[in-house]
Amino acid sequence: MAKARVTIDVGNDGVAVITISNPPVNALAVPRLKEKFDEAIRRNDIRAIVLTGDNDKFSGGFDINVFQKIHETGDLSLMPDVSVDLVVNTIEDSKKPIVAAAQGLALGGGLELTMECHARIAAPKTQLGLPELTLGVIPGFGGTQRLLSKAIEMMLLSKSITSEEGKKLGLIDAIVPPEELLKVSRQWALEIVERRKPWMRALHRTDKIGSLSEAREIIKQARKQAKQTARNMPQHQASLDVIEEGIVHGGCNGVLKLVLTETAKGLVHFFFAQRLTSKVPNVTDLGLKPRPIKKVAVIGGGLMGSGIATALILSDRYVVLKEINKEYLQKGIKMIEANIRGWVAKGKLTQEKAGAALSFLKGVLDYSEFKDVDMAVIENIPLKQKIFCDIEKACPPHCILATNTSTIDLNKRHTQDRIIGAHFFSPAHVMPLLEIVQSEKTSAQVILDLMTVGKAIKKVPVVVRNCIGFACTLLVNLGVDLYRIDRVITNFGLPIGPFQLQDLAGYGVAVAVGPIYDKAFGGRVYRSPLLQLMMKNGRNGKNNGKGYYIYEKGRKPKPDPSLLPIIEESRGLTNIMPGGKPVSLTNEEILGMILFPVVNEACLVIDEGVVIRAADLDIASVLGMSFPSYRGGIVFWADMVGPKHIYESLKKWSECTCICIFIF
Ligand SMILES: C[C@H](O)CC(=O)SCCNC(=O)CCNC(=O)[C@H](O)C(C)(C)COP(=O)(O)OP(=O)(O)OC[C@H]1O[C@@H](n2cnc3c(N)ncnc32)[C@H](O)[C@@H]1OP(=O)(O)O
Repeated sequence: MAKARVTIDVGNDGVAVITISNPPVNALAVPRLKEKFDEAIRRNDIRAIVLTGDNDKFSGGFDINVFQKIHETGDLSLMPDVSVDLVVNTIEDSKKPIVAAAQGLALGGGLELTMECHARIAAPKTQLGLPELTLGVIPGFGGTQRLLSKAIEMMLLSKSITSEEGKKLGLIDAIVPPEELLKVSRQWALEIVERRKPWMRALHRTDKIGSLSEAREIIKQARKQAKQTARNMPQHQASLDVIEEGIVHGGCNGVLKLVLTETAKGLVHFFFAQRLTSKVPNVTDLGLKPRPIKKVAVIGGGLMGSGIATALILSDRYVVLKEINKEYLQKGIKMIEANIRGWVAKGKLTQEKAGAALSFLKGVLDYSEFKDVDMAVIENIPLKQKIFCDIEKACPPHCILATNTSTIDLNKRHTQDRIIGAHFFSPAHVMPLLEIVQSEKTSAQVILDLMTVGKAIKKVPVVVRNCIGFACTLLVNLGVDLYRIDRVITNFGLPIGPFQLQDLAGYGVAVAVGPIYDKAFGGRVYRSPLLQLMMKNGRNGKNNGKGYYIYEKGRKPKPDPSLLPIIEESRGLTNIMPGGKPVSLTNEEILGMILFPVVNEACLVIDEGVVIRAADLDIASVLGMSFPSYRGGIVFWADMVGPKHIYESLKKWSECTCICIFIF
């Protein structure tokens, strides 16, 4: 890594400024960090030290590329020369005071480095965080023991705080404007030398948590919570072990012992796959500049349209919401207001920001407001073809025409280069995935513009070619208990099983997309009568409290024993149980029968060039299907399971059941 370097610059005041420089985020695979500290501590002309980062950033933490290399080679000796022994003992126990001057970001090992210093000065809005768990590892520089009880929350939730919040918590000593950061930090360091400011060694502070029993209680609660929320993630419990060890026995015991786990492999892959989505050949490599998208028309104020409008106004875009009559318009606006109120209730938005967001919204019944919009998004509504003709006339020539659907064929319907698919996932203001569906004619500029606006509204845009959506799977007609299927899937790490998901979505969606999937997947689709039977029996999922589960207010969904006759009828009609008897399957086989067909479809999608790269499907599966990120995404997981095993299993099952994909 030739570009990584550490410099030392000694001023007339006797303060040495050590600068970490490793673009783009000053990651900590920097050679000679310890040597520079040793030099500064040894030299007689140096009285104090300031540690900072180049290019307005302190550090994004340990170099994640190194984790990736270790995963590829299995060689742990690739870990560079930045370790607890080198950094902690050198910095924290230094005979000369060391002050961290942080701006931009101080994440992971970067934040931990600042904690080892004897004081911390930060620029406003510096991002402080311990995101290690999102990579399957734990903080490794002993920072957890230094970060008071706040560390537990920051670590387990991988939630960043600003330097302003850090100041309130006592993590930051002073906040100063960026242009004064170095000046104040040098001064501070000298004042420590002159005993005019305290010389604090964070590890030896006693005020970081209350009594030992209080600390143990905090950790106990955190363990309980992590057990529920992060069942398959060993790094959560491991990070708590490390904190406990540090608090109870003192010192620091943070080591990167989890680097080689499957979880870390999946999460590191996910990290890079997510960054790769912003590199689209023939789009992002052409030197184009994104155009500003300030005003957007949303046509259709249903569930999707109102969700999209919410996401846009929350990111300060003017939205013109168009409906066909007053009643529908009112409904749409009410939904948007409810979305915003929901965010306020959850503490994600202040009242003030909610008011500001709503001021960006205007409801309309005609096209007169469309003359200066930069983008028009059409919800999945009837008469789309006619609406396209209307808005082509009403919108200015530069306006992007986007349609939110997975089922419209852009190639067949339109040829203009400014038409594009913007496939949001419901609820659109919450779900992070934005599939950008390009047609053969969509221009690179339009794709880039939509990618940029997608990022601005906090989505992860993934560019795909024109294709029709995925299906879920079902094994019930073969005799498998449907609640067991849901359990297998949730134990694997998806938030809910396929049946509970159907209950939540309502059965209308599944019925509506059935024929579209039939057409798209041809012989690979299996149609079960179960859903129709459910509806015939007055069940419509969570909506009417009766689905595969029983829904009662304030209670967890309960399995419904009265479902059995419906299931029996469905099994009777399909008659696919071998010898009329339920099949006997292990949980692993159930999982495979549900997920391997999805892997199969993923391979076809890659083969047909619908996605640019396999890793994009990993991102889409995690952000759109809620596939667990710690398994790296559907394709990465399949590679771990082994293509041979998947192929042989699919072959065996298709020979005995003729089933590839189940649709219900
Ligand atoms: C011992 C320690 O306790 C262990 C650790 O420190 S583990 C590392 C902990 N740090 C992290 O998890 C930070 C991860 N990074 C991030 O969250 C975000 O990248 C960020 C907030 C720093 C910047 O976000 P953003 O401005 O949106 O830019 P983003 O596109 O994500 O990243 C910019 C580039 O920096 C790279 N990058 C970011 N953090 C990196 C890191 N820690 N190591 C190596 N590369 C990193 C990205 O891969 C990307 O590279 P690319 O341009 O070649 O694709």
